[in-house]
Amino acid sequence: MSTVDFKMIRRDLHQIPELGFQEFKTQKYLMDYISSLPGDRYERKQWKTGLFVKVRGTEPSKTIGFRADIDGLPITEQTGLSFPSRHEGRMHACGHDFHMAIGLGILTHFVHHPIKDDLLFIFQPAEEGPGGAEPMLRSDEMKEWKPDVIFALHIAPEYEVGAIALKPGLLFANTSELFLTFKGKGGHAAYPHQTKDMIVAASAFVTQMQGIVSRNVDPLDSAVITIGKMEAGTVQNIIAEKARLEGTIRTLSEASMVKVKAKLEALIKGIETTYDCSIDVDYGSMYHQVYNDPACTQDFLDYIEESGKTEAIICKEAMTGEDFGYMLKEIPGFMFWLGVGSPYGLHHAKLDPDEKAIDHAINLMTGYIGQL
Ligand SMILES: CC(=O)N[C@@H](CCC[C@H](N)C(=O)O)C(=O)O
Repeated sequence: MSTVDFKMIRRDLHQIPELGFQEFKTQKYLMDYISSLPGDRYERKQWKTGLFVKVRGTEPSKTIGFRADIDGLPITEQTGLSFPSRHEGRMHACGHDFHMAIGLGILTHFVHHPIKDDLLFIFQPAEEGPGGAEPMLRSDEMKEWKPDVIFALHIAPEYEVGAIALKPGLLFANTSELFLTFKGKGGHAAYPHQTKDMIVAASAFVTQMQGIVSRNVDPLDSAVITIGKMEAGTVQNIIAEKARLEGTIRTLSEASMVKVKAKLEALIKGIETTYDCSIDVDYGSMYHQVYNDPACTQDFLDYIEESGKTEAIICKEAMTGEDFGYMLKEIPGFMFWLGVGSPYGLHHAKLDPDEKAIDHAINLMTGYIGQL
């Protein structure tokens, strides 16, 4: 019987957030914890900074998968918690510390109470970027241990603690990162006519870009283009010869992603001509939409209703992205939102999810998986 406090594990992990494919301390923490469990019940394989852990069943006829993402974000924490991030400028502001603690809780339960089937726990790096799910899916380790069904969860600050929200079919959007580099001709602030000002060009791009979604995408088929970072110039009296924009594109349909990119490229050509500059575009990493298998999702909803353990909300699609979508493209399963009741949302420096959700999710998922 496990007496581990998974809230404390979450707190340990909360203090060591690392960016995608740099999760060395996180991986070591996970491995050290797993090594403390009876070694005859599981096998473990390292994959880059992630981990596959197979918990052996008693008479396996299938493998049930659970995926937890493990990376943090480049955010300076402002929660005021007594266990803040010890890594400057890094924070678990998307709940991956919760996801890992819950994954370890489920794993621990089944190491102590094996079921008939095998279980595969996937601790996946780089969900926030550049994406670990797709290469993990293609890895030899995954080929050897590929699950027949797979589940994942994501914390949801907007739902009350313990609520479960999901829907069959499309849950999260298609995503593409967007990196733009503007190059012109810098010069003296007093002689603008002799320069090609990249602050003006980049600003025009950001302003005109706002019309792409509103005038090209069917309002019932949502899309979002967000520029999250703008960088240009050196000092107040020099006209900038370079500007850089970093953003992301989100679309519910794949067709809209193609259309939005075509319109962005047309706008780029126009800005290049108007402002006499060159613009390099790089789409970075792209994630496939999260599409919940309807039959698996219904089975989970039925379980929730019959167990009376919690409330299940049928939610709308969200414009968030998740590279777990690649796993669901090849393996039936689902992702769901886990309510953690925080006034601050995902990717916010003050995000402070309610830790009661941890034991609740472990209890729910061990119960569900145990009866499959
Ligand atoms: C759940 C969540 O917040 N996921 C991230 C995924 C980011 C993908 C990529 N870096 C991008 O920005 O396009 C999200 O921001 O939705």
